[in-house]
Parts: sequence; C-alpha cells; structure tokens
Amino acid sequence: MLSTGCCSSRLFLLPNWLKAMEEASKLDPNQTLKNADKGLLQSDELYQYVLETSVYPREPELLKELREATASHPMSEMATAPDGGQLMALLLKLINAKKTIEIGVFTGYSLLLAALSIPDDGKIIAIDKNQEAYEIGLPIIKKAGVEHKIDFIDSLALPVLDKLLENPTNEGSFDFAYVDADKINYWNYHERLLKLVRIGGVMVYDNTLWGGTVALPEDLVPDDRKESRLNTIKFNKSLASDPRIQMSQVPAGDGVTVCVRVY
Ligand SMILES: C[S@@+](CC[C@H](N)C(=O)[O-])C[C@H]1O[C@@H](n2cnc3c(N)ncnc32)[C@H](O)[C@@H]1O
Ligand SMILES: O=c1cc(-c2ccc(O)cc2)oc2c(O)c(O)ccc12
Repeated sequence: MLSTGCCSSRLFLLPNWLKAMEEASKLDPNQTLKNADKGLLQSDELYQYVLETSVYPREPELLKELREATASHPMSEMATAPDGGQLMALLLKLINAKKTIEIGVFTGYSLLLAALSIPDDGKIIAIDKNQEAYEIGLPIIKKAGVEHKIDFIDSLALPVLDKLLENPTNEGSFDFAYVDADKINYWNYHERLLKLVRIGGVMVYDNTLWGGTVALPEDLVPDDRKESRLNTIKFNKSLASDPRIQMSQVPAGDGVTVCVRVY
C-alpha cells in the first residue's frame, strides 16, 4: 500500500506488493502519509464512487448535518469514515443490538449512527475524555430525538470499563461495542469488552489499518504515526490469534475489524 504522486495523500492497494514497495521507496514519507485519508481502496476515484453510490445517498440527513458540522473542526479527520459507519449500522441492525458501548466519541458521528440504529429503548454508554468535542454534535443528536438513548461519560475509558466490571450484572450484558480511541489501549479495551459483551455479541475496532501504515516499512512512516502503527500491528496480531473471537478485517474506512465473541 502506498500513495503515489498522482493522487497526493491517498493510499493505494496495488496487486503487486513488491512493485508497491519499490514505488513507496521513491516517496517522501512526510508527504506520503502525513494527511493519509481514510480510503484504502485502489484510488481516490474508487473511494469517492463507493461513497457517492452506496453511502451518501443512504446517510440519514442529520448524520450528514453532523458530518458537515465536524468538517471545520481542526481534527475533523478523526471522525469515523462514513463507509465504516455504514458497516457499523448494518451490524447493529443485524444483531438487533439494544445495549451498546462506545469508546471514543469525538463530535458524535458514530454515536449518532448507533443511536439511530438501535431501538427507542436501547442504551449506549458513550465514553470520551473530551466532552468539548461532543458538545458540537449534541444539538444535532437532540434534534434527531435520540439523546435519551445516550449516557455520555466524560472520562478516560479504562476506569469506566473497570467500574462496570465491578458489578457482575454487567458481565455479558452488552450486545455491541465500538472502539475508536487511543490505539495503545485497544488490547486493554478488548480484554474488558470480552467480559462485558455477550457471547454472540459484536466488537468493532476502527483504524486497524492506520492509514495503510501497518503494511509499510517503519522508515516510510511519518514520525507522528509510528507509535500508533506499532500498537496497531501488535493489536492486529493479538486479535488474529485470539480464540475467544471470530473476526474479519474489513478494508472499509481506515480499516475496521469486526469481532464476534464466541465464548
Ligand atoms: C478518533 S476520535 C473518535 C471519533 C468518533 N468515533 C467519531 O465518529 O467521530 C477518538 C476520540 O477518543 C478520545 N480518547 C482518546 N483516548 C481516550 C481515552 N483513553 N479514554 C477516553 N477517550 C479517549 C479522544 O478524546 C477522541 O475524541
Ligand atoms: O489522526 C487520527 C488520530 C486519532 C487519535 C489520536 C490519538 C488518540 O488518543 C485517539 C485517536 O484517531 C484517528 C482516527 O480515529 C481516524 O479515523 C483518523 C485519524 C485519526
């Protein structure tokens, strides 16, 4: 995977890995991945095609409004990619999720999507250490009439999960979990979520391809992406050998890993 001169920051999936690496070695790594976009498909045009054909036409109006309200935020690229979000909404519907947990809310794109996808008496525990960003999306969440489904907790996520686990009635009580926060803690979240999510429940992890950098040699990766890249590589490897789950690594958004708890 690499970005080529023709398409600026976009990452490419090329059929021939060696050729791709040869191309990558010609690139300035700071130029290549600094602004790596979310699409991991073959070209900008193909990703745009997917968004315009299958994602945007079905995106609920208020979700679009929230996406647009986030666009002017200096960290707007952190919001869940609409194609990854669409997959998440599908999974929520497929398993009739009612009780869910989200780690990493930002302005609330994935949160509003989840709230729109669960029944009226469904509940989402949504955790983020930064309430300020959530305030941007909150008026739109209220306008959508789904605020009553959300319990927003302004905190680091790990202590909240540990607190939930102090009460045995929470064990295996969640249908679904979405993780989109600090990469260094993904395995810590996974261990706790495996206790909180029921057998047959789903855990979704965002950014598991981290802009394509997981498949690049370290020297081609911009410094500010190196640490998360290593954490992500380690996490992906650990997930792949975890017998407690069935999983699929999906190249949607920035890489979405879907896990089902099997025991
Ligand atoms: C990528 S953004 C989440 C994007 C969000 N899912 C969306 O669709 O817009 C990551 C968020 O995780 C939060 N975060 C990072 N580390 C955290 C931690 N240890 N505990 C709780 N929140 C954390 C950040 O404040 C940030 O809002
Ligand atoms: O560029 C980012 C950065 C993050 C990020 C950084 C630090 C944290 O503690 C949490 C998240 O997350 C991102 C993300 O989820 C995404 O889809 C794209 C870009 C980034």
